[in-house]
Amino acid sequence: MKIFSSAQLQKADQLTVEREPIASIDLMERAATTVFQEIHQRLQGAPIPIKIFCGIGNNGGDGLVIARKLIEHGYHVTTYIVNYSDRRSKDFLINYDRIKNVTKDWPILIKGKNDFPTLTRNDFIVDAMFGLGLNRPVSGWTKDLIEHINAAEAFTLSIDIPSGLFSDQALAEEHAAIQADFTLTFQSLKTSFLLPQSEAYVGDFQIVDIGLDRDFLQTAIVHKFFITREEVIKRYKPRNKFSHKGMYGHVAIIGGSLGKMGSIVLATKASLVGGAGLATAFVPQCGISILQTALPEAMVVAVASHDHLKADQKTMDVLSDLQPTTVCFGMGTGQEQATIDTFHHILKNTKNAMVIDADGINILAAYPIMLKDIPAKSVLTPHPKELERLIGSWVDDFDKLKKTKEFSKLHDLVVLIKGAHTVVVDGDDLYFNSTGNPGMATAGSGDVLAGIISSLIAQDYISKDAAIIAVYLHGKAGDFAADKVSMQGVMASHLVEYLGEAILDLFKPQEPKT
Ligand SMILES: NC(=O)C1=CN([C@@H]2O[C@H](COP(=O)(O)OP(=O)(O)OC[C@H]3O[C@@H](n4cnc5c(N)ncnc54)[C@H](OP(=O)(O)O)[C@@H]3O)[C@@H](O)[C@H]2O)[C@@H](O)CC1
Ligand SMILES: Nc1ncnc2c1ncn2[C@@H]1O[C@H](COP(=O)(O)OP(=O)(O)O)[C@@H](O)[C@H]1O
Ligand SMILES: [K+]
Repeated sequence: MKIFSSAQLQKADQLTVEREPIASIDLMERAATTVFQEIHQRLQGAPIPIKIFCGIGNNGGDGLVIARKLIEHGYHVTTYIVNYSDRRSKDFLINYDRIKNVTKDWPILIKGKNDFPTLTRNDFIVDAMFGLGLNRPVSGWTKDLIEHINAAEAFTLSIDIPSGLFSDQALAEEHAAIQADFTLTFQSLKTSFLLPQSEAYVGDFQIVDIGLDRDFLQTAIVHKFFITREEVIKRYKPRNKFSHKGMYGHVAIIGGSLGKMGSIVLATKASLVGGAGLATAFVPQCGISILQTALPEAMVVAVASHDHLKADQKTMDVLSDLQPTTVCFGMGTGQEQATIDTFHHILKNTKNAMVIDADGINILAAYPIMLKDIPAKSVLTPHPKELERLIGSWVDDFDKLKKTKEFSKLHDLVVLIKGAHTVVVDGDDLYFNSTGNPGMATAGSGDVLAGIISSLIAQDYISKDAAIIAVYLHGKAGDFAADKVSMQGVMASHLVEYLGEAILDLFKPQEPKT
């Protein structure tokens, strides 16, 4: 699913008005009515106090339409105009007038701190102060009002975007934005919703289709996408009836050290459950019986040393004779000099795209000279700390995206930014995951992901697609697991256990939205 910038959405608004054609006041009525219907469906006429804060631009205009519709349907509504400027928009003014038709209670004007209403936890607040027209951080008494609303801890619904938050740039910590519990956003997700720095503001969100110009939405070029089920299905390759295991690739998983062999068990198992035809684990000698006992389906090769990875020529010859379709390196290896040398040797002798995880990434960060030896389009799977070691620190989330893109382009690699809404970065293109939950913040969960990505590359998916499908299925497995065992109860093994269910779910009929 495409993620549009605020400039593109403004353009789409304008083209819709011209091409449909529809008067902008009618488009506002249509958009805000859709929001009203969502609210009405949830509240079902409940007699709770609803307080709507409207700005003086078109976001405020939406707020006035919603207020009018709620009043018409018998809700207990108080409408406030947050008069941060006298430059009221045309469509705001029309709706300011129209609300007179349904109530004798004229909206209450807020012009400063003395006008702030008392709010309680029991209020239902609708935030329609600023939308995509926000062009600088909110300051003065308007900022105080935002803080006043947040302090009430009432359920807060934001229209289009929590007021004060930007769509395409970061908000500094000292600035204020509405801490919404829920956001109903028009037509497209806003990038900032998916970034950790917005966590306090966004809450849950839902996109409402307001019928903006289809042609524009389909043809506009974007570089940001949301990885939904449809994005995965369109990339998925079904199996052929007469296929055999030789057609589904051979993954070589190389890693582990004394006390960290579980990481290899998880990654290797995930690669097989993800559909690879064959998997061979290359581990230090201490790992042989662990692997063979835990995972009879995998082949195991022991390297020369006992405790950590130190490959001799013989092991390297075994690796090249096996001709694995893809090599995955790094989980649980540690950073002994012999391991670094082994890794460098592997990089220089591998041509196909690899998957590099955990200590593999730490070694690259410590020895950037090795970056030039990584096969093109290999996938790097850092968590935020590993990413920082690799690309340096960033000023904010948008800067992090920019720096990761530059790194990805410079080295011709696919780079993940793992976390909630894991981002798959392929040059200029960013794919944000839609699945997963905080239950997955648990030991070994990244090892499982690296195994699934390797498995898909081995099955002939291009690296970018392998990463996109893998993060979605990994997150979905985490969601199924959390449903069964609670978020706290999720362990990395569950992600392997529920991976099959995640794959099956791709093709199950989905329940219609209520
Ligand atoms: N167009 C359409 O067809 C549709 C549009 N829709 C809706 O329109 C919304 C966008 O509306 P919008 O462009 O009027 O901007 P909006 O966010 O209401 O506020 C802009 C005002 O704020 C001001 N201002 C900015 N920053 C400020 C600050 N820090 N502190 C103080 N003031 C500040 C700025 O004035 P300035 O001072 O910069 O001159 C201006 O007066 C969009 O999010 C969606 O909800 C839907 O109805 C669908 C159809
Ligand atoms: N809050 C969260 N929401 C969704 N997914 C998460 C969350 N926290 C972690 N994850 C996922 O769990 C995995 C953790 O990876 P990583 O930190 O490398 O784990 P480990 O090193 O223990 O294997 C990543 O795929 C990440 O996206
Ligand atoms: K808003």
